[in-house]
Amino acid sequence: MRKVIVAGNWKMNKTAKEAGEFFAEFKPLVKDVKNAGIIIGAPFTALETAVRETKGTNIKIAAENMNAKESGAYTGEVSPLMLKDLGVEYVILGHSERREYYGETNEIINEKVKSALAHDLKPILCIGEKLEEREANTTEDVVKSQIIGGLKDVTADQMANVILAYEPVWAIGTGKTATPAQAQEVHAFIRSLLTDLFGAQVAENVTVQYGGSMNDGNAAELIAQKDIDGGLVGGASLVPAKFTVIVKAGDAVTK
Ligand SMILES: O=C[C@H](O)COP(=O)(O)O
Repeated sequence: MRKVIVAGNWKMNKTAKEAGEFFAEFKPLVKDVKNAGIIIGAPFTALETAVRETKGTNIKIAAENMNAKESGAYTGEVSPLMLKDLGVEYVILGHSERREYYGETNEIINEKVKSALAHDLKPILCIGEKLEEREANTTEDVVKSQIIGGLKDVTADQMANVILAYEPVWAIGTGKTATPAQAQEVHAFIRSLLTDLFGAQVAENVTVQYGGSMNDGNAAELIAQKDIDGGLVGGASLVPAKFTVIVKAGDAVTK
């Protein structure tokens, strides 16, 4: 059995004050959620507030990025030690916006994944093809190289602490969701690749989220697919009521 996890990714949104307001509204809405995991990815400046406001609740907090190094002359960067010190449990790595705008390669992302695991932070590793790659029928090749590259030297045991998020880049922030069948097809491919890499038992237990214009209207149908184990939600995670509908869609499903 694997866990359905619904994660929000606020991206570069919400001040610490706005984060506090979000949690004041969101916590009572999801307090009865038992089965689904709930994670909020918040910007660095809101992490301290997010951790404080969710202490003792069923909500976990993720950073949206980190440097692989522990400390040093890396102006503007944030290390795994700093995130651990704040009480952060998860870190989103390899998001397509990091790959696209900040030049993150599979090698860089792999260093971050290994560092996160070494520091007891759980990575949410994002993968997904661009529109031109889908149109060129290279979706599986792209996803395969992102998984093999991103998870290089990660052990089968460590995979218990890794979440994957399949996010077709053409569906992110565009309102264009992959159809449940399109998404399931890639998720099934990811599961078979994980079986090849880590064995059937590990592959069966890894949470593989879908991301890309998931919202309160389409989440239930997406998460109902056999290999879609929750979501990584951008825009719709900014609004407590909308995000709650998605969390509850995940909570209603057992995998
Ligand atoms: O990490 C989240 C994804 O980029 C999806 O964003 P979106 O839900 O706004 O399309």
